[in-house]
Amino acid sequence: MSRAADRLKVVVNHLDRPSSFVQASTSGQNVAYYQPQALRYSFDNDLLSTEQRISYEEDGFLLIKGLVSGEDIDRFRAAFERICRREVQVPGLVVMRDVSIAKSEFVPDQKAISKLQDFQEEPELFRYCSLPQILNYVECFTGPNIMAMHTMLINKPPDTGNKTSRHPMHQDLHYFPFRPADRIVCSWTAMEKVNRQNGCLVVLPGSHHGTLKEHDYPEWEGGVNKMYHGVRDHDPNHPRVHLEMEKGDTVFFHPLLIHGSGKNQTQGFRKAISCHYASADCYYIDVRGTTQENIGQEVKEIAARKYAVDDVTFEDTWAVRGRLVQGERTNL
Ligand SMILES: CCCC(=O)SCCNC(=O)CCNC(=O)[C@H](O)C(C)(C)COP(=O)(O)OP(=O)(O)OC[C@H]1O[C@@H](n2cnc3c(N)ncnc32)[C@H](O)[C@@H]1OP(=O)(O)O
Ligand SMILES: Nc1ncnc2c1ncn2[C@@H]1O[C@H](COP(=O)(O)OP(=O)(O)OP(=O)(O)O)[C@@H](O)[C@H]1O
Ligand SMILES: O=C(O)CCC(=O)C(=O)O
Ligand SMILES: [Fe+2]
Ligand SMILES: [Mg+2]
Repeated sequence: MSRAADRLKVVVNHLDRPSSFVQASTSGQNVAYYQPQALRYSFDNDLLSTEQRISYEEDGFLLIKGLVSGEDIDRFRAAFERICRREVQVPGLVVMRDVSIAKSEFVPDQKAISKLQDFQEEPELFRYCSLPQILNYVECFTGPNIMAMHTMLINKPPDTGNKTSRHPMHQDLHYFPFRPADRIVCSWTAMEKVNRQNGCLVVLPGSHHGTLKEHDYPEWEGGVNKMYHGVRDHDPNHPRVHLEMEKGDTVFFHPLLIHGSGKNQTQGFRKAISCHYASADCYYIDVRGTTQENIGQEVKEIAARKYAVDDVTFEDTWAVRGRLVQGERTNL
């Protein structure tokens, strides 16, 4: 064994808790990295307790109660309502209506919107992605160079009876042509109480240990929303956990975690705000010939229409939306 490796062993042995990332230094110079197999999903940076790191490792998600203030949530809600009332025009914003009402003519506007995507040009909503208390957690998973890659405000409508308000079980990595998966994390914040009644998140703990599965439109009789692909087959006996949350509670989860949400059986619009972060050191992959080819093709077609151009790559659609929120934009 080399002397550097010997030194590392000593450093590691002296730690009083497990560490996934030990940087050994000899007269200020980095000599090596050591990442024991035991904890590969998070970095040790004094914020997460060992219990929290192990729980993310085992389950693929970590729920932090009360992370975002009620005041901030109210401001996000107000910004959402301004968009619904069409008081502001936001470049790049995607406004999605539930498939069950998308083709009907008489819908009151505020209630017609089921999801906003790509709000990176709306300063008030994008403030969510830069909240210091969120970034502190995100850094545990991505490291210090952080890109906000994908933003959403989900306004899950009361189910119209055909169950289209459900979000099929899926892995978010299906949508992302960048890697490595372990350096990507979603933060999802409840904007009000969410429970099984109004369609909270449902997760399969530990499913992030698997690989990316094949996704496609589920065969639902009542219809499925555009791009709501679901995992083709997942073990129906895998334990499911319904994540019931209070306003401001935030869950961080791994992009391979299988999750979805049930129908909204209340009359209210269940609201959540979320951002997918990735290390700026991640790299793009070519999805041709992989299970992601189908979504890549769909995204390119929509983007070509949206930007009225004929040649957009899947990678381009991500590179133009990504925004640096901490550190340096090294690669993505
Ligand atoms: C980690 C990430 C996980 C995810 O992101 S999962 C969700 C992914 N979803 C998305 O990326 C959002 C996709 N949605 C969109 O891009 C837009 O909402 C969409 C579907 C293109 C509609 O754009 P609009 O500008 O509203 O266009 P439009 O009103 O003229 O409609 C165009 C055609 O699309 C249809 N449509 C609208 N909303 C839909 C829906 N929810 N599901 C299915 N089809 C829908 C609409 O009926 C219309 O069809 P047609 O051309 O009249 O036959
Ligand atoms: N019949 C189904 N086929 C495929 N996926 C389903 C089906 N029912 C529910 N799901 C998915 O499972 C996840 C959670 O479902 P859950 O059972 O919590 O919701 P629900 O069936 O709408 O409501 P509930 O069972 O609470 O009455 C969601 O991702 C949902 O889309
Ligand atoms: O808020 C929800 O219902 C889940 C949304 C989700 O998982 C997604 O859009 O990727
Ligand atoms: Fe998702
Ligand atoms: Mg059910």
